[in-house]
Amino acid sequence: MTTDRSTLVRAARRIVVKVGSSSLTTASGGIDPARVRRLVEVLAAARGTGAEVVLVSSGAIAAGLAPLGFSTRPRALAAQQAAASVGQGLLAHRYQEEFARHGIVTGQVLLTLDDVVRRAHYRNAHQTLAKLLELGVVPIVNENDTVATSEIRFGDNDRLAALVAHLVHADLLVLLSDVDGLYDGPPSRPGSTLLPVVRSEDDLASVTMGAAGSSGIGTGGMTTKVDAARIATGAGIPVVLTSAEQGAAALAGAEVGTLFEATGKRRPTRQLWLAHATSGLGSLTLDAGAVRAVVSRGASLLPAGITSVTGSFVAGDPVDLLDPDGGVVARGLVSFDADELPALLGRSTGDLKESLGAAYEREVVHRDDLVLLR
Ligand SMILES: Nc1ncnc2c1ncn2[C@@H]1O[C@H](COP(=O)(O)OP(=O)(O)O)[C@@H](O)[C@H]1O
Ligand SMILES: N[C@@H](CCC(=O)OP(=O)(O)O)C(=O)O
Repeated sequence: MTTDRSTLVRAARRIVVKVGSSSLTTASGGIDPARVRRLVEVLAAARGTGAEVVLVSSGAIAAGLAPLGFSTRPRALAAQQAAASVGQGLLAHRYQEEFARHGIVTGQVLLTLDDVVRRAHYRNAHQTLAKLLELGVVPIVNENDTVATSEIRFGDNDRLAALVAHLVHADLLVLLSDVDGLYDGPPSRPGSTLLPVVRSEDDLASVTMGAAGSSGIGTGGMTTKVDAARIATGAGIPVVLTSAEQGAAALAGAEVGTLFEATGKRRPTRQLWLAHATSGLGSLTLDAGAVRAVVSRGASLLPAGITSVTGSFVAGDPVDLLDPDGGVVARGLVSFDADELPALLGRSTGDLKESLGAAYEREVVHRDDLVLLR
């Protein structure tokens, strides 16, 4: 069945729009005020139709380069954090002034990975964003780059935007980049053609994805955008990917760029994150009975079914659950530190409660914090 783009976009009452660094800044670093102005005009027009808008904006690091005298994006994390610290303020100020011209108030929301993975933080982020929208504010979201270290980073705003779309129960995610859609190969390669619609994973089988564009400003390239589209569509949210120049047309429902049709249904955000955006910091090998319990019966993982532990992690970290042959069957948030587990393996919860106390009766990975990967 062909989706009527115009109907789909016009019906979307809550829209998350993500814009990449390369669409906001000059190649030499620094915000391009004219591009910010055009983007804000497009978003204000969408608001004018009654839609609520959440903007996920990259560009903090790029915006901080010129003021710090950096000619290119630094590789060192500390320098990136410093650039983000300088650039985020400039970016937020630019947006605030531009939206104010349309009588719209903006609110800055800087998220870290924990804000979508940890239950209490997730609730917080959800409530803040819901309240901002209720008050008619346009939330402007970015990763909190200044405090995020490499272990606890989203690393790219495409996936962050997909998780935010899920967090705010958006009807549509629009990814604006410096390329006008998904091509079957890097657009610089002669003969590459645009895919107007992606309906399922099969449509991606013949696509070759290259790295970020030649500007040296963007980070993820097409891979992170397609990953973001997978996360969002798998959670029931359609995605339009196009260029910032075509943003107005895309939000008016024109057939521009690439539409990724929704494939799945809404799932808990932590499960989306576990499945798509993180990797295990360690692994737990399960015996055959525990694999059956977790995979077929949807049970929590108890100490009795674990035969070995590797890696260095603390309670709350993601770990991979392996079958006896080493294949990954699931990923989950573990509720013990790595060094606590060896003493518990193979023992029943009753035995652990009796010898170590009631705190040791708990599951190693609770079923709500677990996602199957096959
Ligand atoms: N198959 C493809 N289709 C479209 N663009 C691609 C493809 N493979 C690689 N790219 C590149 O991805 C770039 C967009 O990624 P990136 O620079 O990270 O953008 P942004 O800053 O918007 O996040 C495009 O400029 C394009 O050159
Ligand atoms: N959070 C970073 C952006 C990271 C990122 O994903 O950048 P991009 O590929 O341009 O969307 C920043 O504001 O500089």
